[in-house]
Amino acid sequence: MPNTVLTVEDLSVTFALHDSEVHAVRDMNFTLTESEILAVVGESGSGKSQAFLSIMGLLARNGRATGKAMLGDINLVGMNKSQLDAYRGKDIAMIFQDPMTSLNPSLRVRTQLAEVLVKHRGFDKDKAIRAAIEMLERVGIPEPAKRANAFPHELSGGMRQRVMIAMALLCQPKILIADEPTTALDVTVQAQMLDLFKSLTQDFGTALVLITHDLGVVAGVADRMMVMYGGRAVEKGKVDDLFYDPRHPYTLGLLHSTPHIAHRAARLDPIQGLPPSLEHLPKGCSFNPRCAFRFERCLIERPPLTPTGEGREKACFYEGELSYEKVA
Ligand SMILES: Nc1ncnc2c1ncn2[C@@H]1O[C@H](COP(=O)(O)OP(=O)(O)OP(=O)(O)O)[C@@H](O)[C@H]1O
Repeated sequence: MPNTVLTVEDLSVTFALHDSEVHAVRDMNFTLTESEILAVVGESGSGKSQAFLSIMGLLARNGRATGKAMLGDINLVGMNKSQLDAYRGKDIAMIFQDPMTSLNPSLRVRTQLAEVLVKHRGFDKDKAIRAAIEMLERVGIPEPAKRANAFPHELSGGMRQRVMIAMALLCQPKILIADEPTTALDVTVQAQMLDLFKSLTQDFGTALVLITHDLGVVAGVADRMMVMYGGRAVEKGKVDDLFYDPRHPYTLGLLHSTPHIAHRAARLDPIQGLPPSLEHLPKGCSFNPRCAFRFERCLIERPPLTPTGEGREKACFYEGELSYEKVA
């Protein structure tokens, strides 16, 4: 059995507004094991980023998280900044769509990478620079010693992304959270980055959370998938199971609206309607206004996330066959 590296229990995130509050994430539960890739998917505003920012202690000032994110027997939720500093970077790291959020534009690549090793792993400067160059090579940067001398703006977008990944991996974190890491890259570089993630998780044992709105990114890369809608997980399971036999109408809709994956359907069909405002979620199932399979109960009751066998879970009352034809 692979080791569990993170256990998240009943994680909720709330933001205080002027005279009300918004529940961005509700009751999230999952575990992550060594070398595993978990994809967290859903449209914009579904709570994907805030869930993981809360685990990293990076919520905006008006945000508050409750629940647990257990790293071994340590709960990261509710820790203050100085307590979290002992784990951030070292055990759990997060990278973003824009590498410049992690890189310092005025320092050479090798200086900032080496700094991480000096600070977190106590390396002396020479050893740190050698290790930094090795890591640049490991993440597929050609002529790493030369590139290490560059400033971030002298590198291409894909190259900067690799530097950011190298920086995150230098401390050999148990968990890497990547928030839309390939969204800004062209398709070829995107595919290279996803291959890189896959081989790095195998080689280092790092568990990866891949946050994305694009199911095309998930195919062939992630092991498991959690589909988010209106701040809640609505379907969970192995990627292959969810792709070939989606059991929540929203998952079906996402698959149906993704180029290359929608090949099983007659045509590409976006999901009708818009994602809900978290401040005014519909009564009953949050997805009901957009759902082709809804029936009366869905307008009144919210379906709980329920196991459906083979390690799968869904939050939907509909038990009939879900077909593309019915949606199209
Ligand atoms: N500081 C804040 N104050 C109030 N509400 C916020 C704040 N930050 C985020 N939210 C709310 O949390 C919701 C979920 O945001 P989140 O960033 O997790 O969405 P997402 O699924 O990652 O989408 P995207 O891909 O667009 O980032 C937002 O739609 C917004 O309603």
